[in-house]
Amino acid sequence: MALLGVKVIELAGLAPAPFCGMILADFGAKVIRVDRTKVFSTVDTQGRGKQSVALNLKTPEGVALLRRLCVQSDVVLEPYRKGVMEKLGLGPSELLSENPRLIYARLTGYGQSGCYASAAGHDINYLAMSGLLSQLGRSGEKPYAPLNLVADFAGGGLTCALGIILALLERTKSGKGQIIDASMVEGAAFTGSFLWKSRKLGLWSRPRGENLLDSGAPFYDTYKTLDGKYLAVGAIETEFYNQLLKGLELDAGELPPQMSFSDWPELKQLFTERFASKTQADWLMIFDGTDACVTPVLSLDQVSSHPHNRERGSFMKDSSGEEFPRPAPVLSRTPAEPCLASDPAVGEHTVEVLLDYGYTSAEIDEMLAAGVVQCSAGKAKL
Ligand SMILES: CCCCCCCCCCCC[C@H](C)C(=O)SCCNC(=O)CCNC(=O)[C@H](O)C(C)(C)COP(=O)(O)OP(=O)(O)OC[C@H]1O[C@@H](n2cnc3c(N)ncnc32)[C@H](O)[C@@H]1OP(=O)(O)O
Repeated sequence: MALLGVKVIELAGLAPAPFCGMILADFGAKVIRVDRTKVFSTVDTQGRGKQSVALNLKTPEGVALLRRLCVQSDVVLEPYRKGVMEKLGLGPSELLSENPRLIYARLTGYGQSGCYASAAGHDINYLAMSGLLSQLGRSGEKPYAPLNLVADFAGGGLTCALGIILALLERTKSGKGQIIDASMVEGAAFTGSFLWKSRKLGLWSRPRGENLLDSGAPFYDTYKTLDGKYLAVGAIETEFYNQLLKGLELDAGELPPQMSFSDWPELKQLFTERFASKTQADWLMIFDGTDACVTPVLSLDQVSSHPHNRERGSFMKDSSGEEFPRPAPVLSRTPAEPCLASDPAVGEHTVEVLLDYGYTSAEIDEMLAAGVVQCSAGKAKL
């Protein structure tokens, strides 16, 4: 795997940083999640392939331990509010002076500077601050956040993982680590660069929900079928649009031009009625093998059994039979090999990791007794 040999210390967070850590683990990094003590479960649903050490950072011994882990690691990933790490004596100046090769990734909503830097927030706030939220939603409706996918995951976890990989690559030349200031506002905006760069084409000049790709265009939307299912239609180019019309048994000569914005509501009504006249399966038969860009809207339970996804092996199952998306992209020689075992319990690997990092059994026992570290049930004693 591409990241074999890379050691990552991930301080436990809510959603974006765990995703970042999971990406690194899927591609081969050894990721140690640092959990709190005295908590018995984690909200990290993306612990795949990680080890967990439960450590009390509110003790000097806990802080010293984390410093020691970081000295022997390549990456530290922290998801806290600005200043939290510095208050603990674990800021970049301390950790990088002890390990100049360390990549210190800080994944926050607003970044390490600016007047919002210390404010609490979540995906929807970062999305709003990125400008993107203003563009999302149907005509006449208020802005709508598409789950927490854009800021938390695309602009946050994934972008931070990109930063870490870039810094690892650069380190092979300079021999030096660096600090990554990953702001979800900026990561989301960057993911949306297309919007800024395509404004001059007039793609977004109409109100929200009335443009080409925001559900304004009749040929780029979802439609309900006779059996209450949905289809996604994305027939933008003229030749593909013509195939869509053919499948719908509509005559282009009798319709307004495809790009006539003012006629879009009327065309949409016509498409809506047509799609509602047959079942999803009927339409899929009609459009199968064409370039009309019509696909079923699959549920999470349906995706893995769709023939296309099944043929590619796009979804996998873990040891408990739970499905998950295969890590993307697929690398030809060194693909990801996601761990199929269950996610780590809080403190499951405390002893194992500390032994790995050079602590003696006696030292570990002492820290366990003092509550500096904690093991999950059944592993409390060496
Ligand atoms: C009913 C509930 C069910 C729950 C189900 C959960 C399902 C998952 C849901 C996921 C939802 C995801 C949502 C939509 C998101 O958008 S997640 C993204 C959130 N934002 C970020 O991550 C941006 C960066 N982080 C932050 O801004 C802040 O961490 C936060 C998210 C606003 C939370 O703020 P807050 O709880 O006050 O924490 P922080 O200021 O960061 O300080 C953390 C404190 O914890 C301490 N800490 C940390 N690790 C340890 C440890 N191992 N041992 C002891 N203490 C520890 C730190 O020292 C710090 O303490 P202090 O400085 O406050 O005294």
